[in-house]
Amino acid sequence: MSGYSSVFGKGLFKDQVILVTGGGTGIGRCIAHELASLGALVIIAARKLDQLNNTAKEIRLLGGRCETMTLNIRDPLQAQDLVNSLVAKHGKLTGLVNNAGGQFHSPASKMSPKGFATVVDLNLMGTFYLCKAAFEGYMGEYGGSIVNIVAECRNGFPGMVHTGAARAGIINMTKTLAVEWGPYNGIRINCVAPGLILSSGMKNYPEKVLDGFLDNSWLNPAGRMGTESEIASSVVFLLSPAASYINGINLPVDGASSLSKGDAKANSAHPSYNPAGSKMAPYIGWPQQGGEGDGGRGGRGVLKELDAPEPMMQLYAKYKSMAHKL
Ligand SMILES: CCCCCCC/C=C/C(=O)SCCNC(=O)CCNC(=O)[C@H](O)C(C)(C)COP(=O)(O)OP(=O)(O)OC[C@H]1O[C@@H](n2cnc3c(N)ncnc32)[C@H](O)[C@@H]1OP(=O)(O)O
Ligand SMILES: NC(=O)C1=CN([C@@H]2O[C@H](COP(=O)(O)OP(=O)(O)OC[C@H]3O[C@@H](n4cnc5c(N)ncnc54)[C@H](OP(=O)(O)O)[C@@H]3O)[C@@H](O)[C@H]2O)C=CC1
Repeated sequence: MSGYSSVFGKGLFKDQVILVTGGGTGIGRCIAHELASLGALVIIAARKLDQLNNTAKEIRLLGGRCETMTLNIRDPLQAQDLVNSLVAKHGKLTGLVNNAGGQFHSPASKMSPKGFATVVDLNLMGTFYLCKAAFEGYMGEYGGSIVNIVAECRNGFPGMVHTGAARAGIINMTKTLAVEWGPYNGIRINCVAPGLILSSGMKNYPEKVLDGFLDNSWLNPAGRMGTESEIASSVVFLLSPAASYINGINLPVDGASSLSKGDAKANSAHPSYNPAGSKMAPYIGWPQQGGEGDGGRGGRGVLKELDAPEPMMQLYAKYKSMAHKL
């Protein structure tokens, strides 16, 4: 059992086999750690085997169970083959987390049709292929739970029109599948919509875009970005029996950025307004290790908690110093 400190009880997923796409890096890696810490056999799948193997090794060193498989979610046959072979090997697939995905930053006016289609293909089609493969390969007969990671896109997605359209498509597809597949032995399918999260995914963006993320993060009513652990814990909840009557929802995990009108000073007339940001501590589940000194960078032989651009590492060190300790 992995040393990751989940807010949920150990053994919660001890009989479960859960597939996490994109589980070698960032949010997916954190989800894999947390599920393994709760007893699941976690299968992580993506294109780059070296990243997957590193994460699987970390999980095993912490006492968890993790296997790796290569997968390009844009290929429906690969999705089918992967599900069929893991069910043949382990006898079941009780959970699926569609986390793999991404996009690039571009104004809509400069985006080529191919660029738009590529991101829709990756996120919307890729998620559909995996859902369908899981349904046909196991869950249609035996039930199961699916969580689709989307992105906070309630008010559109300026700068990323392709991903906004794709994620909105996933949210709607999720509602349909909840209704169509609920009767098949109680399949549940839900979405988690992250706001801006300190994750390895940030390495994909040019400095100018990152500066925009950093400059605007204070506008979030939480006064900060989110942590990978805060997404992982939401996914765990939705996969767990604690959410057994929740089906077809989209759960924003964004510090209320999707509700905000972008005016963080709107409440500043109140004497308790704190311009330095919320005093509420973030949740970080990584095991206590080697003191707090390196801010999660993985120095001195301890596990690297986050692999993000330096300004985000500095923010993470700050969050870590105020985080809930479990
Ligand atoms: C408060 C709201 C908060 C939300 C904030 C959201 C922050 C989000 C963070 C994250 O999601 S972190 C996860 C980050 N990881 C990624 O995003 C990685 C994603 N990138 C990829 O996987 C790939 O780059 C891709 C986008 C899938 C494209 O890969 P592919 O190899 O299939 O494409 P190409 O053949 O290279 O290109 C196809 C097409 O797309 C155009 N294009 C690709 N990259 C860019 C770019 N950076 N800028 C502009 N256009 C791009 C490319 O030009 C091709 O079109 P044509 O030029 O041929 O017409
Ligand atoms: N960080 C943030 O602020 C936010 C993130 N999200 C979403 O959360 C998810 C995780 O993001 P994050 O951890 O930050 O970023 P990462 O870039 O670290 O994770 C993306 C993962 O997806 C995998 N992946 C990408 N394309 C494919 C493919 N075609 N087939 C299989 N796997 C693929 C990558 O692995 P590999 O390259 O090996 O295939 C990688 O492990 C993404 O869907 C992202 O868009 C949403 C909102 C905000």
